[in-house]
Amino acid sequence: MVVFPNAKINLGLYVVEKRPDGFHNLETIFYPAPWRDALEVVPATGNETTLNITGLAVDAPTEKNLVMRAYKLLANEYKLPKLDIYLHKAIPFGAGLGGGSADAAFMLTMLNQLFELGISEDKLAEYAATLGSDCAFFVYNCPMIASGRGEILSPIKVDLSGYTIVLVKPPFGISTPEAFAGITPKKPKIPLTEAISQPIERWKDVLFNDFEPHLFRNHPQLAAIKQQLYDKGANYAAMSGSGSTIFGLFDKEIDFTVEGCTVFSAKL
Ligand SMILES: C[C@@](CO)(OP(=O)(O)O)[C@H](O)COP(=O)(O)OP(=O)(O)OC[C@H]1O[C@@H](n2ccc(N)nc2=O)[C@H](O)[C@@H]1O
Ligand SMILES: Nc1ncnc2c1ncn2[C@@H]1O[C@H](COP(=O)(O)OP(=O)(O)O)[C@@H](O)[C@H]1O
Repeated sequence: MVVFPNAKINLGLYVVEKRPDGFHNLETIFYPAPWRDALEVVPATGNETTLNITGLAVDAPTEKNLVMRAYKLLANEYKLPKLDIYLHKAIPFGAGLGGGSADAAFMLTMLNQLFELGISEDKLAEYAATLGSDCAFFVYNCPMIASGRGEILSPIKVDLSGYTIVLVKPPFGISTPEAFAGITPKKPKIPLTEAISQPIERWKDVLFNDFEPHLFRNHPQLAAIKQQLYDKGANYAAMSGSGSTIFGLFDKEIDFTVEGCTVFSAKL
């Protein structure tokens, strides 16, 4: 069986407070984006479950790969056969696109379906949340407003169908802990639900990503890319998650390239 885990973007991202467990309470909207990996499982040819990766070289050892961790999480509780897992990695990591979390959530969902485990969607999301803060979102994979660590989710009506999304990944990544290190938590000035209900042209004045100010200071290229997207006519542009990807939303098709960056674009 093969599935195609997709990326996400964040529409607004507020780091509200630091928690005693070291994590931060957030407010954000997760929206699916069509940059995809490919993930396949087949019966194992040997005695052990294996993971074979092509495409981008993931900087995590096999045991720590989120796909393997997802398999082991369910294998600990349900009778699962040994598998050969094939992951073709196309979504950049350290990118704020949640690609690793998407792989893990799609793995949980695929195993549940393939081996008829009968796990409810909400229970799958609970398993996913133990693997990563934004992992539960990918179980539902529809626009969600998120709070807590990012795992408390409610569906929200935001429809960007017909817009062209341009995702620009600079040649460097940003790790999520690095991004949190520069943050002073605070409540959003404009509630997220109020901001998102404005017309998209207003979003640049009401919808913010709290990671942008300090990461743009440390990496001026990020601010430059965002400005280039607006110069090209973006209706809205922002950094996704904790970076380093900058996305633009356009009500027309455009050609966009930046030297040294990987650019992905598609109609939503
Ligand atoms: C903050 C977001 C916003 O979208 O960043 P991106 O990864 O998308 O860029 C995500 O929720 C991230 O989700 P995920 O990448 O799964 O994070 P995790 O592995 O759970 O956490 C990585 C590290 O980030 C910090 N972290 C993460 C989430 C959170 N709510 N508070 C935190 O302080 C912690 O230092 C944690 O050890
Ligand atoms: N299947 C996977 N794909 C991508 N990264 C993975 C995977 N498994 C583990 N990781 C680790 O998770 C880190 C962050 O992954 P990802 O969720 O894609 O990043 P982000 O959302 O911060 O861009 C990577 O740097 C890598 O070390």
